[in-house]
Amino acid sequence: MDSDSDSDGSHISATPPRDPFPPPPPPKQVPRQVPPSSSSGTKPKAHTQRQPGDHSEEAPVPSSSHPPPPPPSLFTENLPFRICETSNRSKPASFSSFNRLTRASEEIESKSDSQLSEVNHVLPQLPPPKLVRRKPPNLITDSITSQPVKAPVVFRSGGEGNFVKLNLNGKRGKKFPSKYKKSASKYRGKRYKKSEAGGEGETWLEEESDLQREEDEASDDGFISSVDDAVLAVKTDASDENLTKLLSLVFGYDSFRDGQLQAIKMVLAGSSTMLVLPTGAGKSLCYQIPAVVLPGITLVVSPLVSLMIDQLKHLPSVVKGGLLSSSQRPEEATETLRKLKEGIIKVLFVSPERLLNVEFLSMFRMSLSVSLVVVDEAHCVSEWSHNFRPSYMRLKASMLYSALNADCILAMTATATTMTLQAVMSALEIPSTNLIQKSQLRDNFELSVSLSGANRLKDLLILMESHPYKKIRSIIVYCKFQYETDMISKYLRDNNITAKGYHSGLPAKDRVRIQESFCSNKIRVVVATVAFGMGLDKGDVGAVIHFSVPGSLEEYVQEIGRAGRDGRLSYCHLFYDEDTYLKLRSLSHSDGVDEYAVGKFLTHVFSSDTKQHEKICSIVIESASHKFDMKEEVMQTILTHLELGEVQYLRMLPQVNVCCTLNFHKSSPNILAARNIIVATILKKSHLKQGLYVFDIPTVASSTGVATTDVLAEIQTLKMKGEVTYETKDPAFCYTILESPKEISSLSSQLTKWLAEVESCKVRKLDIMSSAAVAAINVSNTSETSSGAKQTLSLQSRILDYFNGDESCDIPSKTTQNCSFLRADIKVFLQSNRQAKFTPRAIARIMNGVGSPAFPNSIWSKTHFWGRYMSVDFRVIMEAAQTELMNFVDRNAALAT
Ligand SMILES: Nc1ncnc2c1ncn2[C@@H]1O[C@H](COP(=O)(O)OP(=O)(O)OP(=O)(O)O)[C@@H](O)[C@H]1O
Repeated sequence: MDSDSDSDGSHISATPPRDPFPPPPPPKQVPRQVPPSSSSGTKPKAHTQRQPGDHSEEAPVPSSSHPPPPPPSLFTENLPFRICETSNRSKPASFSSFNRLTRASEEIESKSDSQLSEVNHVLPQLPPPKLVRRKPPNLITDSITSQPVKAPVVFRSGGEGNFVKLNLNGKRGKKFPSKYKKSASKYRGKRYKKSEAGGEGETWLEEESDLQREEDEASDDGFISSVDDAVLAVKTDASDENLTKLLSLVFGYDSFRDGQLQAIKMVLAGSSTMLVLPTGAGKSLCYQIPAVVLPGITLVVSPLVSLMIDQLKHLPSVVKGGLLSSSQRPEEATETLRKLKEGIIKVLFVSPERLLNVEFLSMFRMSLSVSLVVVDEAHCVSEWSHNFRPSYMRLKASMLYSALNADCILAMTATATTMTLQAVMSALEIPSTNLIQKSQLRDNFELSVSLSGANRLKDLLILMESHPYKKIRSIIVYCKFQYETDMISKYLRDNNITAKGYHSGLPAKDRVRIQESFCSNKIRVVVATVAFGMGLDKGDVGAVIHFSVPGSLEEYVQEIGRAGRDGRLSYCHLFYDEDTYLKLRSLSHSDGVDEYAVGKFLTHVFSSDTKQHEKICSIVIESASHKFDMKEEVMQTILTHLELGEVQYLRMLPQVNVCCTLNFHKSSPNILAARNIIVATILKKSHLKQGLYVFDIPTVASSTGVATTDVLAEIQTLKMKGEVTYETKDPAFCYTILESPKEISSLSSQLTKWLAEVESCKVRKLDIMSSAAVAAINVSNTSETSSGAKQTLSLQSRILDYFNGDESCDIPSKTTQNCSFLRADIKVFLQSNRQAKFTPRAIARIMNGVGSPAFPNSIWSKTHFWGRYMSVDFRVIMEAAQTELMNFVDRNAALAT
């Protein structure tokens, strides 16, 4: 089965929040040993296996070694953000429901702060405004300061933005071509169901909708022919006028936003295009309109299942969409494939992993025509982005054109530096002339930063209780670690603010519920890790607060991009604290690997007997991760590189659980084997354990000459017939070797060099983010005038310079470059942990307080050296560790002789 990359998104970032961080133990006051003479470091017990990328047991910064500077309380005197009062809001006079809503909203605004929690409960009950045809703001400008922004609206009532969004085609959801009528009524059905639980406003919407249904159906035919005519007109002449007419008919928007028309025209002309527009600028429309016009399928490659679902929901009714993901039931996938073959589905959302599936690809090659491949979040293609995903490496132009017969590629992103863009465009073979790039930052943010420290929670509360935040209805608070989401949301609730924590560790249904409650304004604040927000198109999020410094300016821009999507002025505040910066910097090294480990891993990868043609090899992820002290993502990156690098050493196959235990129930195994070759091979290749047959799926598949998925499908069929029951375990990377490298050592050195560059790039991104935050703080400290405006300008210019300039410039690190007792401490550490086999990197990680698969924090955080040198540069510790390890080996050798 394909492994789609996500169900939550928290792990797509290369930065720590993808990983759960349970509450760390309270910081121990460890007295500094000067000079070190002995160590009482706990000897490691048997290693426990960590989940890949799991930072869940990271210890806090040892406060005794590096006490944080006392944070100046910016909030007491000089607020770091501009206080902006509400301006008049427009109130359409003629709609009674809207008037009610506005009145209620006014009531809310007149309530005292202490009544706010009550208010939060009242708000969701309000009816939404009556539908008005949307006159969308065209938010995006080339220059971020070139247009005045609309005044903010506080306690935005009724969630107007989201409400309008539900009206799919600008015809108030009422004009559906007859062939789409079924889906349209299905859509209405869904809304009705929701309305039963959703309160007065929702019911009102349905009544309104019901009243208009007859009229709608009567005018459907007219609508279809109008759309058909408009499509035909665009096919004949993709002029501004014809495209705007189509836009208006299908989406109900009067005009295109900056960059949209240009992108659509390029795509319609068959020119592969790189589109860089800010968050919320309307990138989706740039493939949705072509999907209406182009004859073949539009295939959208998206990194997260949640994102796909969201985009599917937002397709206009005239474009039928579908998605294929590993989280679907087989029947659902079969149904989608059927609709695809019958030409019903025009837009198909898939994960990049899907492009591993031979069957899927052959279906495209044989019978389906792909007019457009859309690479959403295209920065994931580049290892120089903040969100590099190995599976995106698969998206090479050569592959998309040859395997999918694609006519044209549209790559879209909101956050890409020049270096990232170059990498993406080169991989997708998009000519430099086909780049459409607008400012990567909207102009409706007021950005502020303050220095914070031990009192960050208090600072957050003070911020939320001050203008303008206290009247903002929808707020997202971003933090880095899962445990923080619970802690902060509880703290806010204790202070009468309706808040919920959200992170990837929550069950999917809870996450959906929280997002829905937030979108329907039942929750005022969501406290989330990076897992929250991608694809979230809630127009009226008025503020985004960063409880901790983000891992990069890209991450910062993505996250603040959840605010102000309705075009109104929105507030984004960042609490900067040095301890978190240092911790994140240490964690940036958790993906790093040594040449020695890469060499060992490569030897393992190519250890199989390659004489057997098309032999399916597998590497069990958990045990390999422990054995090579490498995170799953790193192993996957290396394997993908072996497949897609200059030489194709191997072909990756879908990940499966490789160990299967089978129990026969009805027919005797031999009788089944006589008529089923897969069963016959299973009997041959398995060993019996307590009457059950245990076998390795890739071995059976290779011996039978079929795919691993075929073996799984066969035993699933037998299970349906009541013949067997089975269990599988040990998720593994599967591949076939095409060519063994001549020299493992030169290949591993080349790969390690590349991975080291990726690691440094990640660290540099954090340093750049941190330095932008500190610069903004300094600007406000030196300025007499409005610090909010100064900070906004400072951050804006840093962000734009970063995206448009040379990101490789050197940023001074805030870490210490030397430390007198480091080597002495490492020596003591080695002496007291003689039984363990360390690499310099493993020692540096422990001294920096970062766990790894072979040195999990559950065990190693008990040593009192854990995290002691967090403020010292990782490379400096590695070098010291290297020297001490060599001394240690020499001493031992001398003792032995
Ligand atoms: N021309 C337009 N006029 C008015 N509204 C528009 C226009 N184009 C798109 N929108 C609306 O803008 C909102 C944001 O669009 P969309 O989700 O495509 O943004 P995006 O660029 O993909 O953002 P992100 O990168 O954050 O996902 C949607 O509600 C969409 O309907």
